[in-house]
Order: sequence, then structure tokens, then C-alpha cells
Amino acid sequence: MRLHPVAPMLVPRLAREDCNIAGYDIPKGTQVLANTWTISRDPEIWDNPTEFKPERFIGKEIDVKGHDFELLPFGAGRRICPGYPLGLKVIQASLANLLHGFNWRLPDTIKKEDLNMEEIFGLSTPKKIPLEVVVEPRLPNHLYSL
Ligand code: HEM
Repeated sequence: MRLHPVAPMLVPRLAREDCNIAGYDIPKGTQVLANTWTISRDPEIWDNPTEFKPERFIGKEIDVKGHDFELLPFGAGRRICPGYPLGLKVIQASLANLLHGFNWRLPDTIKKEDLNMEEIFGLSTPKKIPLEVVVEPRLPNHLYSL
């Protein structure tokens, strides 16, 4: 959610009055876009920003619920994603099921360090090059029948 947020830009906002943010004058009527993708890779905020290191959050108060402006995968304020509690639960449940049910590995022809993590930028950020993986069941067969 930090390195690869689903939506790289938040929904556009319109300034209702003249204001100044971090030294920048923003006149009333300006359309403002928050670039969450760039903020969550800002080296002034994050150590080794391009490194996937989930343990960086251990013991930190920071969360994804719109209060910490350095990490806004669901946006913030009045137009924050209303589906974020569902989104978080679906991601956690799906990921847990996939990891519990299958062993995952890269094909022998691809090395971990060669994995392409580029994205296509648009309203959302799908992977530029689809991930190829070898998936093997790790539980007894009868557990996979519907
Ligand atoms: C991991 C899953 C999801 C992510 C990362 C996500 C992300 C976002 C983001 C970034 C916004 C823009 C917020 C802003 O500009 O401040 C948004 C808006 C919205 N999301 Fe989600 N979302 C997710 C799941 C869902 C789900 C499950 C629902 C509905 C069941 C949902 C419904 C909406 C709606 C209706 C808006 C527009 C809110 C408005 O403009 O007032 N989202 N979402």
C-alpha cells in the first residue's frame, strides 16, 4: 500500500479559499491533486523508500486510515475511501488464504532480483509486466473441492 498504492493520485480537490500549504500559495478555485505515489516514496520521509520492508512499521503509530499524510492509500478527509474497512479485510483474508493454500515460487528461469515491479500509471496501477509464478497446492486434495 505504500510502494504500490492502488490509486497513484487521489480524487481531485478544488480549493474553496486562498490558502498556503508548505509555503505554496494556492488561490481559491485551484484544482489540487495529491500524488500519493510520490509522497510514499519521498526520501525525506522514508528511509530507503524503494525498499519493501514491512517491518519499518513495527512500533510506529502510522496507519492507512487518512490521519498520516505520508501514507494515504485510501485518501483522506471527507472524500476518503468509504470502502477502506472492507478493502483491508478482503486483502488480508485473500492473502492469508492464498498463502495458506499454496506454495508460491518463481519459475526457475527468473531470479528474484530480476523481478519487474514497474507499474502502468492511470486511475489505478496494474503491473506493467504480469507476474509469472509457479503455484502448488500445499494442503490435502479434498480441501480444494467446492
Ligand atoms: C484495497 C482496496 C481499496 C483501495 C486501495 C481504495 C482506494 C481509494 C482511494 C485512494 C480513493 C480516493 C480517496 C480520496 O481522494 O481521498 C477511493 C475512493 C472511493 N472508494 Fe475506495 N479503495 C478500496 C476499496 C474500496 C471498496 C471495497 C469500496 C466499496 C465497497 C470503495 C469505494 C470507494 C468510493 C465510493 C470512493 C469515492 C468516495 C468519494 O469520492 O466520496 N473502495 N478509494
